[in-house]
Amino acid sequence: MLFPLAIAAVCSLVYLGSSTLVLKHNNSRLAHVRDVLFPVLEITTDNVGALDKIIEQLNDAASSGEKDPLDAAATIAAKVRANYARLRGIDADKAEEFRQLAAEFDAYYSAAHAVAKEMMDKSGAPDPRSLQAMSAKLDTYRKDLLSFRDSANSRFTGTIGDATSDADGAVSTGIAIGLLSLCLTLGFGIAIARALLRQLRQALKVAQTVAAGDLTSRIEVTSHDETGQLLQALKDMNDSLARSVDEHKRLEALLQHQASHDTLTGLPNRALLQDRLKQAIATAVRSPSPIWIIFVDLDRFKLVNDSLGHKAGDAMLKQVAARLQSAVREADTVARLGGDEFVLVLPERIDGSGSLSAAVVQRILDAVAQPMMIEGHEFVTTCSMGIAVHPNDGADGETLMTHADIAMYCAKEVGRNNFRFYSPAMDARILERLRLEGELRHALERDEFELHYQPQVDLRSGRIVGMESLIRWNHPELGMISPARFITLAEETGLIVPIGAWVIRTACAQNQAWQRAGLGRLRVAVNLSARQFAQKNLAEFIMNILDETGLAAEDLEIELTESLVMTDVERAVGVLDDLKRIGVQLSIDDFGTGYSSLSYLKRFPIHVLKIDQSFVRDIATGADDAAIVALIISLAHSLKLNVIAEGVETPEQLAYLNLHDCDEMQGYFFSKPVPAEAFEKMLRSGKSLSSGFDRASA
Ligand SMILES: Nc1nc2c(ncn2[C@@H]2O[C@H](COP(=O)(O)O[C@H]3[C@@H](O)[C@H](n4cnc5c(=O)[nH]c(N)nc54)O[C@@H]3COP(=O)(O)O)[C@@H](O)[C@H]2O)c(=O)[nH]1
Repeated sequence: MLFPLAIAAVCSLVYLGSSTLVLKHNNSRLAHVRDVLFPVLEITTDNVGALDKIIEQLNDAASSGEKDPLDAAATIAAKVRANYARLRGIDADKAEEFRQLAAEFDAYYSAAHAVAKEMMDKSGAPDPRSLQAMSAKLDTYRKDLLSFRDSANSRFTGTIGDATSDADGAVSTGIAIGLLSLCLTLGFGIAIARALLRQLRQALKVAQTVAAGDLTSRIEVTSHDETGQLLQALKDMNDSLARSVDEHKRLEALLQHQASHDTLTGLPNRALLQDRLKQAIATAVRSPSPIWIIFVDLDRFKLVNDSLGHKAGDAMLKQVAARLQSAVREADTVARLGGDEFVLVLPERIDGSGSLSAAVVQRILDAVAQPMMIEGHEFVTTCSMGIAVHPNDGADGETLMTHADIAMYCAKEVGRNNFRFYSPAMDARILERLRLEGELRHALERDEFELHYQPQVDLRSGRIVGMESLIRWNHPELGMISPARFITLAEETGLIVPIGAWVIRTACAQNQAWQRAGLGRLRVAVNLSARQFAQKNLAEFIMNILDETGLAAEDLEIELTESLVMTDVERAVGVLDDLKRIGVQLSIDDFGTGYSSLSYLKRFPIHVLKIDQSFVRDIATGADDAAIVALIISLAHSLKLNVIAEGVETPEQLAYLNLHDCDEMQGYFFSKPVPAEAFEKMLRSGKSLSSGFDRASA
């Protein structure tokens, strides 16, 4: 922008400089004209006039003889002399070129002066011939003087002409320089203006593109002037806008992901699940094929969360999420509803490949049940699953989810690590469950619970050495309700803690009462639920009950299921150590159904191993179960554990257990669980195995 102005300024300076020089030069010339040439011309002209007069007077005198030519000559000679003096007075420096002329004039004057003097020196009348001769001589001088004047005149004119033409030249040069600078200024100005316009247009285009929301344009900054700075600012603005738009998009995508995904596991959340389910149903309607909706709920997860803390609980949920995903196909949906609830949507492929079957569900169960490491500890968790199948179990997502949920509850009721397909009959069970849940909350305060006792008999002596206390709910309308129907509910609602405390207190008090009544030393076993096991200061709590009831610690046996202790082995070992320290007996219930590896048994400070009734049931007929039972007995003995066989119903089963040196038995063969009064009678009657069974004869 400043460039054309700079050029114009330089041109003007050049023009001013050169004009000043020309003017200065002309000034000195004109001064020369004024000071030298003009006086010379004036003097010369004056002298020529004087000579003309002398010549005229001489000629008059020669022709008439009346006038005195000398007087005239003298007068005129005086004038010539004065002019000569003037001429010589001209500054010699300034009139260098006139020196010669002055010298010549000097010579003419001398000649004229000599003639006049010669004439004045003569006396008498002038000789006309000499006067004429003198006149002729002077005429010659006059002519010379005229030529001198012409020469001076031509110099005068030449100098004035030179000055004029130089001044004209200066004006022309000025005009030329002016025009040139104008052209240059205009040229550069136009070029710069065009470049400026081009850049401004680019800036405008970019601004319009940016305004239209497109931030991808490439802005090239080629200069550092104002437009360059404008473009750079635009580029910076564009880049910054692009960055903030990118950031905005990233945050938007994140928000969208967060809105549709579970933050902990990264799985789709309920909203996305509903969407996927809707899509799957729409596809299935077009090309009929079943969809399985599987409701998954972790068994005893609340216990893990409560006892180990939310960090461990979260770690477990993440691992379960990953396992569920790896157990199904990529096209299937695995979503988390919240807490420990997951939902799987498995559409059957139209091509028939990977058709859905119970084996698929079993694979998911197995995947979840694999041991997992959390914070350096090994855990085992299982899940219960309910399955609803589209279109049979519902036409829309909501109904299918509700039915899968109901089926899941039923799976939990029949035992954990299990699955159930939905059937309409389940609805009634769920209603009953809801009713029971409401009433269970008041059962304790209404004193509706009672304990039944099932004898545990020593196989060597045949005598009752202990009993397992088993809770019953004496419902005012429904009658006696089995714990199988409400223990899970009590666990899920947390009511198991106060109910379990009542069981321990009642069992200890009863045992102590029988012992005080002289019915002999007895051991009473109580089942401990997962929630109770997770209670802080469990050992202290039990110790207080023992103090309260006065029962010796070794007369109380705490039964823990295998899956309960295997959920968190490290913690279980710690709690069992505490319990052992206070002196109570510890037994592993349902042994063989869970995940106990034999090596774990060594780590648990237990006293008793209870063989699950599912093995005992078939020992007389099934070779495998018989072998397992024999192995468990042998193993337990090698670990110095007492072995109790549960669910003994037949003499054959009893015979087999005797044969393999089992320590104690419990089962309908000897007695079902009975109320306290009936059990007391049994004790008082001295009922024993030997009265109906001879070990030696088995
Ligand atoms: N946390 C608590 N759990 C408890 C408590 N009381 C009972 N339970 C658990 O409920 C489950 C069902 O118990 P129940 O209906 O009492 O069944 C027990 C016995 O009646 C039954 N049994 C005993 N002998 C036989 C037999 O010969 N055959 C046969 N079919 N069943 C028999 O077994 C159940 C005892 O099982 P276990 O506890 O594993 O020894 C049950 O899981 C109870 O544990 C409680 O107070 N707290």
